[in-house]
Amino acid sequence: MNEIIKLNHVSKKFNNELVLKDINAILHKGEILGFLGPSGAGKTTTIKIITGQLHQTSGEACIFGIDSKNIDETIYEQIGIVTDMSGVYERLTVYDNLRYFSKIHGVDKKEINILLERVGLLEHKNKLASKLSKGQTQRLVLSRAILHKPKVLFLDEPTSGLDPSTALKIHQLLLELKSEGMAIFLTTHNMEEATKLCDHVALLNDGEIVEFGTPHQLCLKYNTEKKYHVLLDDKKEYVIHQTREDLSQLNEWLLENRIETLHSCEPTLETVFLKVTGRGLE
Ligand SMILES: Nc1ncnc2c1ncn2[C@@H]1O[C@H](COP(=O)(O)OP(=O)(O)OP(=O)(O)O)[C@@H](O)[C@H]1O
Repeated sequence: MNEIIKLNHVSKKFNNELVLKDINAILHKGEILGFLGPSGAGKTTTIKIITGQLHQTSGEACIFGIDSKNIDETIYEQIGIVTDMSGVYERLTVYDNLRYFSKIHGVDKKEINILLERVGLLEHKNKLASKLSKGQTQRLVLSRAILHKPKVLFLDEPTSGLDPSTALKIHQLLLELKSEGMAIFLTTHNMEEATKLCDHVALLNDGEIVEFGTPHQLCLKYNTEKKYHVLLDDKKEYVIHQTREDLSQLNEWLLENRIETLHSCEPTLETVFLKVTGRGLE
């Protein structure tokens, strides 16, 4: 079955406050779906509804074709969840943390070293979890969530607060997992991360999906100005707008072979979010 998650007109109220408004989204096998939005937009609430930890006020949320309100704990064999750094036993080593979960999930212990190698923690396997850095802990939490090879992985801000090189390692791993067929539901504030990883993104603002599409589609949709950035052979830089004057200047430079680099300046996902909502992400 290709459809892993389906949200159909999902709304959620907490004490009469509507925090999710008519949410629709689908996640297929081998795809990464990003829910992007500022703090309080409703990202974690959405994960909790899909995984049956909370119930929606109206609408329907399904996982593997089953209504999330009706799932039981057997579903946890097929899903992995990383919502924070919890769930690590600080007094156990890295290896023993995973050994513990391998027993629960009936995973062959040979898989542990393979996974540790993959996430770059093999050299730290005998370290106590309490002695790990933040990035290493994050990778241990992620390892625990994928040890049993779930069909879908929920990631709430997987790289927040990590240094760029650890974040890059996590990105590479997520893209590998996707290419192996895992579906990934990702929440993030980080628009660059979303652009790089996600097949589709939902821009969430105050509990509402204000835009949905591929990152590329959304950037093109809001590329209203159609500007170009030009670097000339004398190292001078110019921004070319869609005016007759600018375009004929560009044409002249092209004919004179004076252009060193030429880039279109379509907006980033961050600029799109700003345009759509009138607010930033932090
Ligand atoms: N158990 C709860 N009771 C009452 N209100 C809640 C509860 N859980 C979340 N909320 C409210 O619902 C809204 C959405 O919260 P949610 O945690 O889903 O946001 P988020 O997008 O995940 O934010 P962050 O990026 O900070 O994690 C917020 O206004 C929050 O205060």
